[in-house]
Amino acid sequence: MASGHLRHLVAGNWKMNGLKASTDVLDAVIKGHDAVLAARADLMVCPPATLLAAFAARAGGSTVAVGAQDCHAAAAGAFTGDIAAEMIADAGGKAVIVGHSERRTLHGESDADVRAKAEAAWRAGLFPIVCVGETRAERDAGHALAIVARQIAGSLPDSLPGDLVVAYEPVWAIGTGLTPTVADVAEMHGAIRRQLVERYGGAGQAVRLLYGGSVKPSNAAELMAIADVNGALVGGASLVADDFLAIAKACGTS
Ligand SMILES: O=C(CO)COP(=O)(O)O
Repeated sequence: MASGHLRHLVAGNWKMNGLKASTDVLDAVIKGHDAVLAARADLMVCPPATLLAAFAARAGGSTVAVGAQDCHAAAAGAFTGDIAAEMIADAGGKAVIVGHSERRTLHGESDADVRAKAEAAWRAGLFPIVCVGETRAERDAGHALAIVARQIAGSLPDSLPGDLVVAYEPVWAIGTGLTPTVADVAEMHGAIRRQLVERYGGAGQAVRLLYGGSVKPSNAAELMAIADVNGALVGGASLVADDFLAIAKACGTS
């Protein structure tokens, strides 16, 4: 389908990992994202909030973008410990992950919360990376497609005010070494694409659909070659520059 032309985006979600010394990893990623690799895939690193400004300054002028892992829906206010999308933009971030399953599960975020955060991202001039995905029990019960369709419906607004990235991350594949079959990923990404096109028309064709969950150098080529997989959201392997770069190299080769 027309989305075949979309450039791959490989985004690293560092989660709650990384200290100032981890700038080494960012430096190696910037160095490794040479012209050959940059032609294949866009790269983004999403460090913890403490490193956001330093990483954005370091990556400034390079081909590597920096993003955040979460934001509050409000632009400012009495929300102790939270970070506004405007602050992420001010720190030099270009994007923000919203609705990661760890936020949905551990912080009780609903689809409505995720949608409000996505809208905050656009308000601040960022693009959201909206995460969806079913649990093992939901897949075993045959409900994976319905669960993800419901999350997509509830986590996105009626019209798109800007760029959008959606990440399909089956909860049971995160940090486990398990991945769905190629056929299951293809079925899910095809269904998400159809839903986005039904809802947004042509703009739905331009949404990059990332796969996330135990993406490694060893399985990246197979996963990145699937129709309607337009990149990866990488957890553990993004903390090791060589692994992260190897995943990016697996893009656009088929
Ligand atoms: O949650 C993830 C990225 O957001 C995936 O994590 P892993 O790559 O460690 O499985």
